[in-house]
Amino acid sequence: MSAQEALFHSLPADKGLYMPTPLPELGASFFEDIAGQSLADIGFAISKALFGDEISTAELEELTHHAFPFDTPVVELETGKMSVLELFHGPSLAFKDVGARYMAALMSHYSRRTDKEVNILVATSGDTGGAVAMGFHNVPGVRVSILYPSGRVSDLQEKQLTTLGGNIQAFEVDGSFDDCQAIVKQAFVDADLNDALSLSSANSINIFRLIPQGFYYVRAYGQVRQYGKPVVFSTPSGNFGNLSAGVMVQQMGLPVAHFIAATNLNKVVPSYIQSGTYLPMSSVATISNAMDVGSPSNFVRLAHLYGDDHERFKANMSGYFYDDEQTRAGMKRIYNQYDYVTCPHTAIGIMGLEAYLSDKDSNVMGVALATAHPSKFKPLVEEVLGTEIDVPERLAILGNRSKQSIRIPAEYDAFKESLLTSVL
Ligand SMILES: N[C@@H](CCOP(=O)(O)O)C(=O)O
Repeated sequence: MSAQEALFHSLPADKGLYMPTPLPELGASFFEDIAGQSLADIGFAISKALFGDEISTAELEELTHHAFPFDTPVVELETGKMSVLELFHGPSLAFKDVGARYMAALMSHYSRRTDKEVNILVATSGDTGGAVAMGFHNVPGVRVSILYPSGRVSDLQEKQLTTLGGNIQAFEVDGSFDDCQAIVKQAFVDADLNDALSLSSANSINIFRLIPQGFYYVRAYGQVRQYGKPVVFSTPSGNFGNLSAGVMVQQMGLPVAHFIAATNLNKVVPSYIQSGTYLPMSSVATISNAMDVGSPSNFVRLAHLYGDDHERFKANMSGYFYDDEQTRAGMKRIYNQYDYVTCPHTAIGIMGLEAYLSDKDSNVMGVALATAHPSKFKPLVEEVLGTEIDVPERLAILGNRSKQSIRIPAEYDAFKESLLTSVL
């Protein structure tokens, strides 16, 4: 199918996930050539290689530049050894802005040619919701419904996804993120609902939410290659879209030596790497809530990328996991040792990287992905560090806005009825 169809369909009827076929082998020299460019130019070059025959060069260039007016800078913690890739300089202060803004730009491009309204469904454990709300707010022809687990996202995350109004509405679900994700997936295979509404997803099950997340690995590579060392990425993970995106660009030719899957106690992938058995679980609530995913959607993509071969998987990726006590201790130590303030997710990424450097290979350039700005978790960060932190203006102003959400039980029928009532 075309890129446009995969973008709007999001989830195939057989409940699988779309992948670019074949994944183009662009080679290391392609990536060496573009890695020093801006995020927007890198995004343009990769998009053109993937589906440049479907959109004119000028339009593709315009939409990638519209999507990425911000950068994803690398900040060094230890020169030539360890750094963080700051992915929180977009509007919602989380890495999800990259995927959400690219998808919104691409959908606007295609939606201009049709008068049918697209209904985007999205499940969030914290960060996707805010990024999608901001990325799609006021995009003509698009309505967004966000499902989030009641009481299991931070206050500011909740404000981001419940206060915009207009074409954005939030469903507060009495359940876990996995319940929200299951409801969304069921909606995509519900024939009646799909007859009534044109549904699309902005979660990483949508391949076009995930492809742009590969762009910042390339941008990071361009910022650390001067050390001439093999590059290793440590990615804090929940639904595993971020790691799948990294492995995809690696297989397209980006020189990456190894990946680290860093998780909280929702550790199904680190456990799989160790044992070879994949056992999804009920998610556990933690202080790194955006990673509270017990049945990660993208595990099948990762397994597929490694040819469903556990040995290949294990050779390319190591796994580490941390409980809340270790996460708190890590946030505090990272602050004292490097004078760097992290959110709990980023701390887990840095701890995973440190563990890899000491256990397995210290002669590499390690890059931990900093997935969210610490101020999204202000009360927790201030309590753990014992100091006040700054909140960027665009987040601080949300504090006074009042939340608007539709509260539902974690049941598909309740969601369906409520969605149809609110949309039709
Ligand atoms: N960690 C996510 C959960 C949804 O993941 P996605 O990458 O599939 O959108 C969140 O913060 O909502």
